[in-house]
Amino acid sequence: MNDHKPLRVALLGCGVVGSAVARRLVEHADDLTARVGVPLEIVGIAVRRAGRDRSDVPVDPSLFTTEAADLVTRADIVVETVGGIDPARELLLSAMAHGASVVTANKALLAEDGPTLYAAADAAGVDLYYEAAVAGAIPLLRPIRESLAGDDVRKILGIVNGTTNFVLDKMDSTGAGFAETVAQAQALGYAEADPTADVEGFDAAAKAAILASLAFHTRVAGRDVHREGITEVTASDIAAAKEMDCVVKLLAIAEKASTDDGEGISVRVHPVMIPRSHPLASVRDAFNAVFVEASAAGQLMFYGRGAGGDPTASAVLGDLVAVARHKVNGSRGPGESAYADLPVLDFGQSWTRYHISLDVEDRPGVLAQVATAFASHDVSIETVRQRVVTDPDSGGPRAELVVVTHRATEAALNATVETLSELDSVADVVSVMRVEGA
Ligand SMILES: NC(=O)C1=CN([C@@H]2O[C@H](COP(=O)(O)OP(=O)(O)OC[C@H]3O[C@@H](n4cnc5c(N)ncnc54)[C@H](O)[C@@H]3O)[C@@H](O)[C@H]2O)C=CC1
Ligand SMILES: N[C@@H](CC=O)C(=O)O
Ligand code: NA
Repeated sequence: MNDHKPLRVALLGCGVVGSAVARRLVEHADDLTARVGVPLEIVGIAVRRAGRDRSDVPVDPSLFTTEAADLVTRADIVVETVGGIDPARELLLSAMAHGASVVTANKALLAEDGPTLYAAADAAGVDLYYEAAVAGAIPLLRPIRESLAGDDVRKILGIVNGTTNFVLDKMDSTGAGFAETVAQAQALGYAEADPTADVEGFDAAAKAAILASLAFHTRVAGRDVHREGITEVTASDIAAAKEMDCVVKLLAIAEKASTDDGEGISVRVHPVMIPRSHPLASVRDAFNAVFVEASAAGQLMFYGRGAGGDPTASAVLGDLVAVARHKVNGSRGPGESAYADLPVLDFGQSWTRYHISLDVEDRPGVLAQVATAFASHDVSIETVRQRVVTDPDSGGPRAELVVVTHRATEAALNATVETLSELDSVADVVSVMRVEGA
């Protein structure tokens, strides 16, 4: 490649992330040129609507276009920050077919159809980079994909959604309400265009799928991930966690597990209780943190801003420099690695500890019945706490029982809950929360 010929960069989308990328591309142009070896020239910014005031983005206004399909055919590198599946997918496939390398922040698309994108990148001999798609600014995917390529990753455990961490943190620390904190997260640019993707766990599930695919050299899609969001987390769950000196966090968990049929992987996203002394408990606001455990490296921890325009732009621009360097020297980064092809285990086979709150009668023999229900499904009890309360209807005594178990499978726990619900002495299984990190 001619040393002085600029690389043509097309930006798709100019929202929270896209506008931050454009601004930094312009403001740091000289440094970026020095790092890449040639200038990065913005040849267009695809937007959905023409004519909006975009004076916060310091580029020639004639660069804004609504013709994304045309723009991607005349670029060396396409940076996608539109989000969603289509038209992002068609645009990126077309970009690659026309020889452009791609940088994207779009976890939803990668978790939906990553293999198609990888195949297109291979066919065209171009790069597909997406560091921003998981845990925003935190360098996480490249360490897993490259630095740990010689190790055996066993487990990933992390807070990968800034919006839900922000909401849970505010509910825990200030007692703020759910809707009000979601609105704040939207205003701060953390939430997805539709915040349901955050609060229902879809965003974290997409990220868990991407992490598991890279870590375990296996194709995992968002739809393979067991997903529960935070909409069912109540103020009393948070209070119960506080009583145990724990906090509630939405975690993405991906781990290798042995079964009778051999090795498989468990990938799941759900709220958990973790002790306040655990490093993940002190992850506040919209920050993310991810533990990676590998057989030789041991435990690694990655921490930083997982959402927001500038932090995400940092990861996008890091990828942009990487793929631009490859264009300059005629090389490519790593493609898809899915050779291990491990089975994704049923959620019922996943294995953790549980905190169960029960509303029971306060009379002799009840504790024994409850203990028998656990034992009948081979779920071992670690602690039991009982508090006598007054029944608001009868004025008589009732008991709140809190049982914490040792590790058991989801299937065994569900069967236990079913048996408990059938006991006359158990008025209600008030809540079941998984416990990690203790
Ligand atoms: N906001 C954040 O903290 C993070 C966002 N991401 C990802 O980055 C991507 C963008 O997110 P945000 O910037 O937050 O969203 P946003 O909603 O602020 O920006 C998306 C922009 O794309 C535009 N757009 C939609 N359809 C278009 C089309 N067909 N052609 C051109 N433009 C179109 C929209 O008008 C909007 O301005 C998403 O994939 C998101 O998941 C990733 C990490 C963090
Ligand atoms: N909506 C996401 C943005 C980053 O991926 C989040 O809240 O983490
Ligand atoms: Na990242």
